[in-house]
Amino acid sequence: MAAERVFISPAKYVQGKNVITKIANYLEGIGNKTVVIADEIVWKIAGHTIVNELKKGNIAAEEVVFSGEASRNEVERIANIARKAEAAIVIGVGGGKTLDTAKAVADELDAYIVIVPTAASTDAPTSALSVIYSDDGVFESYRFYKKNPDLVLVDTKIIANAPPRLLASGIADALATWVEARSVIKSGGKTMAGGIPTIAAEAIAEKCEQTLFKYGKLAYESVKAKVVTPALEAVVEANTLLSGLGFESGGLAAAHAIHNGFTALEGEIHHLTHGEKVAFGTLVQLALEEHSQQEIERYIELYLSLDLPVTLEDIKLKDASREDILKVAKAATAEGETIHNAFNVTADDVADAIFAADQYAKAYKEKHRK
Ligand SMILES: NC(=O)c1ccc[n+]([C@@H]2O[C@H](COP(=O)([O-])OP(=O)(O)OC[C@H]3O[C@@H](n4cnc5c(N)ncnc54)[C@H](O)[C@@H]3O)[C@@H](O)[C@H]2O)c1
Ligand SMILES: [Zn+2]
Repeated sequence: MAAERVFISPAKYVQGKNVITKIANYLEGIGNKTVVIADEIVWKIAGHTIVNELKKGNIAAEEVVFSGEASRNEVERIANIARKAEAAIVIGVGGGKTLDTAKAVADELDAYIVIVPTAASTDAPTSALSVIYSDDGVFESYRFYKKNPDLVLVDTKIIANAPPRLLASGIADALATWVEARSVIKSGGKTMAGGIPTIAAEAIAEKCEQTLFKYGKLAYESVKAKVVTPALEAVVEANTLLSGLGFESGGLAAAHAIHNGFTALEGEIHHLTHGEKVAFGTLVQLALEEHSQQEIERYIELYLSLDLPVTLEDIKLKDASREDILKVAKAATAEGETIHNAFNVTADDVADAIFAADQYAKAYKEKHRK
């Protein structure tokens, strides 16, 4: 029997300037007890505004400070607080780790889930899954849910004022989407939604990449100037909605498996964002595939224009030994990893591709040195 096509998505996605001030309108009739989760920094940036808006709409908010890691312990801690507060609505505000934690808490409570990303740093907002780490930040597992977020509210004014590095990271995460989805489509592999890719997911993932090549750099400059522009709106949608739908229903493959492998290493690499590690992982996937020099350099050029890492040195692994890289490659090819959705490769093949990607980018940098 042919495999089933599966496409999933959030119930509602809203993006624009100052949309968080409308949060109470969107929650009308849904419930009047919420738990709001944000880290210390994000409380100041958006958390308090959201709580004030909820109050105006007669909606109570239990305020929780997220401790920084999307771990099982943190989920349990916050779920207990939310249960005591009898929250019917969980509102996650912040970066990918906060949002992933909020999704897990909502799942524990069977609550309505609102996602408010304060940076376009990942494609976590729309998906029906969380990436769970140990308390020390080592990748543990994907946790899947029965539904996607009920509401995703993306305030582009807030995102325009977030660090440019976070937008660049989101572009890198989104640039992996088409590279990975097309490899899954080609091999007939499975997606995170539990089926084979739909034409819809294919179209969305491809459009995601086109949008990033067209507007990525302009959006990055917009955030440096802290302004909302059509280029920024386009890229925020690509980073968040197109990439989110595209990866989840289009398929993950090598780039994210290699990212997960890198989390197994100790040291400075832990200071890199998810998207930064994914940028290098994407170059590794491209090196595992058959592409022309021109095609690979198209990606390297865009990453460099966004100050993203393209070599092992850039990801703080200049002196990594073959042994270290094999450790990454082994984790990337562990049973159940997404690389198997599209590739029939060994850890040794992946280690070769890591060194190849590094060398391709070094050669490119050398050629373009002024
Ligand atoms: N569930 C999914 O589908 C999915 C998809 C992609 C990534 N992820 C996960 O997302 C996580 C990465 O997320 P991330 O890159 O956003 O990092 P993060 O959540 O670790 O950190 C984001 C940082 O940015 C800060 N921040 C957020 N908004 C800000 C603003 N407006 N101004 C200033 N600072 C701001 C936060 O305080 C925090 O320190 C990883 O754990 C990754 O596995 C999950
Ligand atoms: Zn990602």
